[in-house]
Amino acid sequence: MGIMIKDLIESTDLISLSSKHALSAKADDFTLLAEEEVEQVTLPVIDFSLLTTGSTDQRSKIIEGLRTACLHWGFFMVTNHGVPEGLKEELIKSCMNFFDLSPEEKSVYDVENAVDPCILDPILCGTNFNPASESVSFWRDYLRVLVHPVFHSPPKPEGLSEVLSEYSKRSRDITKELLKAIMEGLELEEDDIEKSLELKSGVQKFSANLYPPCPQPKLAIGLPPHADHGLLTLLMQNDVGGLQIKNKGKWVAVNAIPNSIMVNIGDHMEVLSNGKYKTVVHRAVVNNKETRISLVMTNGPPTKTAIS
Ligand SMILES: O=C(O)CCC(=O)C(=O)O
Ligand SMILES: [Fe+2]
Repeated sequence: MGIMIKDLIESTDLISLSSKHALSAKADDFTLLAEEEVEQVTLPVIDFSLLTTGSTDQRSKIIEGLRTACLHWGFFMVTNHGVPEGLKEELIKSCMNFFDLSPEEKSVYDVENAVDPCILDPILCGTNFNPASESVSFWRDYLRVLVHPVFHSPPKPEGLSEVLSEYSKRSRDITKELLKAIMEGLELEEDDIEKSLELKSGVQKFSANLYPPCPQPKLAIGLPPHADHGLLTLLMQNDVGGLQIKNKGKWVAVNAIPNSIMVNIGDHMEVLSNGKYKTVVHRAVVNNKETRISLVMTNGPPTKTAIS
């Protein structure tokens, strides 16, 4: 089993990062965080309830809001989405309980034993931390689960499967409504809308990302810069910030409204919109005080290979 950061912290008295965890000038992909001033921004806010139960006029305004948000940010915050706060809290608690399982229990899903981490293994856990490697590693443990079209879940901890299944359903419905509205804003043909909405058989992957407190947060990164595959990604977090996005060439830190869902455009949506809406590069930074957890649901088109 690769040692997960959480287990490492609990077994040692970690005060400073080893050269393996510290970002160094050798890692040319990354700007040294210590030298960066990152501005806090509030993303455009989309009131989801107006899409589904608002008047025609209200709905049009939200569609226009989505259009502007997708054009200028590729990221927005969804409020009044109907996911009960209690469900989110339960899911956070269950995921925390998963990370609290013993290394032996987690090793069943260890990414290092995976046949093909991209396709074949429906449940994986791991970390970016690699003590054997000379290269830079990152401050994140994760659990990744394929939840649609076939639902999977680790049987332990108790309760995870139920809340994950419930959130998977709800987030699929939200994604569908958002996609419909985004497509309407793009004035796409009915046919294209139908195709993109094939969420019935679409691939939905859930990730829980755990970012334990890091003794030297400026010398580490939680999750390196990347863009998401798929159409739309939905992200909820505990109340600890850390998400940063690249907007007009500059990194900005996202100031989340509590209980909102952050949504971003993925690569597939960029293709579907003929390049009008761009996929967005983002990353997660860490802090030295509090554990952060993010719950991420990616929603992609159907792929035959992933269904097996
Ligand atoms: O934890 C975050 O804020 C970002 C997570 C993320 O980008 C991902 O899992 O793809
Ligand atoms: Fe991401």
